[in-house]
Amino acid sequence: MTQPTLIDGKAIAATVRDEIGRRASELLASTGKRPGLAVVLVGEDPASEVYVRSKDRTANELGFHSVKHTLPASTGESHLLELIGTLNDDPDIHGILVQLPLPSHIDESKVLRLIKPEKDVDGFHPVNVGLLTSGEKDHALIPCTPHGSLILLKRTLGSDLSGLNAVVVGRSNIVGKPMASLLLQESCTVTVAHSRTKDLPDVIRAADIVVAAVGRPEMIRGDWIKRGATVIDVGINRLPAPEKGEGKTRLVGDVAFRECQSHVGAITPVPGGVGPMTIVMLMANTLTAARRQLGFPEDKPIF
Ligand SMILES: NC(=O)C1=CN([C@@H]2O[C@H](COP(=O)(O)OP(=O)(O)OC[C@H]3O[C@@H](n4cnc5c(N)ncnc54)[C@H](OP(=O)(O)O)[C@@H]3O)[C@@H](O)[C@H]2O)C=CC1
Ligand SMILES: Nc1nc(=O)c2c([nH]1)NC[C@@H]1CN(c3ccc(C(=O)N[C@@H](CCC(=O)O)C(=O)O)cc3)C=[N+]21
Ligand SMILES: [Mg+2]
Repeated sequence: MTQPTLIDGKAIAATVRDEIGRRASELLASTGKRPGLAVVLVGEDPASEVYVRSKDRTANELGFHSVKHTLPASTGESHLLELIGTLNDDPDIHGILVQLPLPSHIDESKVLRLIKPEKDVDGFHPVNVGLLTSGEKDHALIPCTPHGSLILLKRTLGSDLSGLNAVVVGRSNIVGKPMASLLLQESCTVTVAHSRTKDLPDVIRAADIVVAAVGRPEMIRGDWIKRGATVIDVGINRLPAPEKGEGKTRLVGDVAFRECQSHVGAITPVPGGVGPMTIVMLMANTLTAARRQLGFPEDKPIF
């Protein structure tokens, strides 16, 4: 029995981050400008605060200009829209990220549509979604988590994924749908599964590549996965871990990791898999956005 390849997202993210750092220094040398990122957090979701802190820290490490706007959960929609307008007009801000989910009294899609597409470093604006799905992804900003997941797949399997059967479990706008678009563009045969999918285990058994983005702890079992398949576990689920002490928690993915050990080809751990890639791809998008706004409009995304 051979051990599967552990896809080390943390290590791969570090190499991507180094490359971003080099390119950001070049940009600074030639224009005197640093990429600028604004992160907007509405309300006090502890999980969101972890990610926002991590984004802020990575941006600072890379020498980016980084600002964080933390607004109370009671913030009115018009106030948030006003802030987006200000950030849209700020020449030092090249990327805007509004942390999701937003409180229910705010219309998420209205907020995302107001962000200038060229500053939309999450890739959620309809213009970026359209560019990605119509095969013009070199002109788009691509959602960070699926893009990071694709890089992990290519580092593991090589750059040619054509003809592979890929099953994406989950169809959200943040992960599942853009992941499916990216894999289709790599000429995979793509199946998107969701809560109404019949016979999910059998659908997954046909997959050479499984991308799990469900949000249900360890829902995908080891015996659903074909021998030798590559598994990208996007899920981040925080479970109580009383064995670590009172009030402690641990993170698990959407895939039963241990059950996969005996037969999968390669698998991402949680934590240390997709999560760190999401953060660096946000920095990559911010750099791409800055380069375009500072007069390198023909530039392709750097990753
Ligand atoms: N590592 C990272 O950087 C990131 C991690 N995440 C994590 O990824 C996971 C998914 O996030 P997100 O896409 O936002 O989640 P959503 O809740 O928006 O979407 C979940 C999807 O899973 C589907 N689903 C739910 N239950 C089942 C089921 N029993 N069988 C099959 N499909 C099911 C839903 O189907 P339906 O559409 O029919 O309801 C839906 O399409 C979460 O754990 C989240 O924390 C998210 C973003 C970034
Ligand atoms: N507008 C918007 N864009 C997002 O990209 C976005 C969002 N809203 N809302 C929430 C989700 C979730 N998300 C994660 C980012 C990093 C880790 C990450 O770094 N995870 C570490 C562990 C971190 C920990 O210990 O909690 C890891 O997996 O190793 C996880 C999840 C981005 N999201
Ligand atoms: Mg969601």
